[in-house]
Amino acid sequence: MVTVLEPRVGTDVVALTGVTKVHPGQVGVRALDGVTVGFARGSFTAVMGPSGSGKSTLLHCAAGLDLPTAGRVVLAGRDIGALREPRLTAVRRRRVGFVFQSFNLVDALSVWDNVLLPQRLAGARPDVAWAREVPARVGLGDRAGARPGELSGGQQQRVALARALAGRPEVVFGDEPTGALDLAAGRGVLALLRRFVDDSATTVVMVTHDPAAAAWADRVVFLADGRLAGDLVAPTAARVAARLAEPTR
Ligand SMILES: Nc1ncnc2c1ncn2[C@@H]1O[C@H](COP(=O)(O)OP(=O)(O)OP(=O)(O)O)[C@@H](O)[C@H]1O
Repeated sequence: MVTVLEPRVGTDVVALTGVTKVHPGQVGVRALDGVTVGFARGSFTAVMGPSGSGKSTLLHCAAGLDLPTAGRVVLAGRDIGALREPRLTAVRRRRVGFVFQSFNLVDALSVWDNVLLPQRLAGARPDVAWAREVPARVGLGDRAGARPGELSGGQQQRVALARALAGRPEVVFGDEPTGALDLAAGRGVLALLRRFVDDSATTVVMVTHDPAAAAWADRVVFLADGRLAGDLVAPTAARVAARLAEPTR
């Protein structure tokens, strides 16, 4: 079933309108080609599609890590194409959390210092009470003094999750956040993302190749050749897998 993908002003935390991206040095290749999609507050969306279909590019443009060649991105109420540095970085640091496949933790710092790092970089006064609570909420309450290298992959991704959530972001972007984890650890991370969406109305947008991971989302958005190729609401792993197996229209 293809549902409406149009951004809804006011309810969408992230809205892309007609976004096209041509990467430098890739003249003639549209990594994204006129993409219009919105992500509602308190929703969990999985982004799927074949390799090279533009998933990471979509995530980077939506998060203000990269600027579109054409089109408009509104992130947390701000038209980010109209922002200049350092305002753009400030919006990203204060409103957005990131979780990557490779954790991207600073090994010389403790769990606690990793969790607080983005806010310190942003020059924000950390909400220490909340920042203390987040490691407990992700099941790391007793490991705050540990170094990332002393933790399992699943635990490291929980640190990355705590770091992403410590600043109370409006939206968390995940680029294959369970891609490097075993099944059980991946499930734990997905359950936490789901809980933050349900309990705190955090918005999550997650790129994944895994139908079972996508089934934790409220909606799956499919990309093909840089264009939207439909979506699936209330996905199950079986329906997602069946959809991926269909020939691209
Ligand atoms: N920084 C970059 N510079 C040049 N070309 C890029 C860059 N990033 C992506 N591309 C190109 O843009 C297109 C889309 O890439 P993108 O990484 O967004 O796809 P993807 O769906 O995330 O792929 P994958 O599943 O393999 O990670 C590809 O043709 C890719 O080669």
